[in-house]
Amino acid sequence: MSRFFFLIYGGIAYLLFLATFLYTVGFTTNLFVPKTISGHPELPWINALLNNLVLLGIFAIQHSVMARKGFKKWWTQVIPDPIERSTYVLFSSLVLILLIWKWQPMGGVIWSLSSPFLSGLLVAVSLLGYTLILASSFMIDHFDFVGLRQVWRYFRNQSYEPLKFTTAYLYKYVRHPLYLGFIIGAWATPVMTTTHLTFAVIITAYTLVGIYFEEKDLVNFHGKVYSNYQSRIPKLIPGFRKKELPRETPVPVSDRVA
Ligand SMILES: C[S@@+](CC[C@H](N)C(=O)[O-])C[C@H]1O[C@@H](n2cnc3c(N)ncnc32)[C@H](O)[C@@H]1O
Repeated sequence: MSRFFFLIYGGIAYLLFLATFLYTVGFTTNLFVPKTISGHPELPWINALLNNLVLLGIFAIQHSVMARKGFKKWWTQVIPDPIERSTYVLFSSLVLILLIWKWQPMGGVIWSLSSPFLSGLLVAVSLLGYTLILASSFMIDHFDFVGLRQVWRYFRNQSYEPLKFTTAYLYKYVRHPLYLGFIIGAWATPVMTTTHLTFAVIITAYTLVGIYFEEKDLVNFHGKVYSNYQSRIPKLIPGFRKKELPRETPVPVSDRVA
């Protein structure tokens, strides 16, 4: 019974994620949806700013806390293992819905392109960023990231197998194509309002901090394989690699003696 219930739960969480993701694309590109990031201001500037910072803070805390190993260890004593990822996906969607719902546009324009061609180009770049997010997720394992692989394997009575490390497709050029997609999607806009800028700056800062912690986990899990990858492949910008000091490489989790 729980197998079937978990599968349905995972499916609902996934559908909600897809709908929220698509709405977010419309929200940030100011296209297709009724509520957009740069609508008409309703609150005094400072109130709107504080409101938006709180919403972005909730988004950042939920994503980073729920993705950490220590939290997962505790959390899986509360909710069953096979639906841990679907629950993360569900909470992430709910937090994003809250952010979009309560977001307060602020007055002020940083740049506004007058050329229809350049405007169209920037919208296309932004949509390309969002496509990059989806495409990169398939290059590792889309269905694992959204929790469907976990509930499906449980349904079929198969135990979970961790994701294999990949350097294929875009991961040959940068270590974080998916996060690069987020940054492109957040910044590429023909009209940069102060409200959009707040969003783009915080999302970029949050992504960079997230990469730092994700890479710590990856080095911890894959050891030398990942630190070699770090030394060969740039983080976010293809062809651009900062000279990094050699790091101490821990023994990978998979090689540790119990
Ligand atoms: C949302 S994905 C983002 C992946 C990557 N940071 C990116 O921006 O393309 C996060 C998950 O991908 C995993 N991951 C990151 N790089 C990976 C790689 N090269 N191969 C396999 N899994 C990876 C992380 O361990 C984490 O569970």
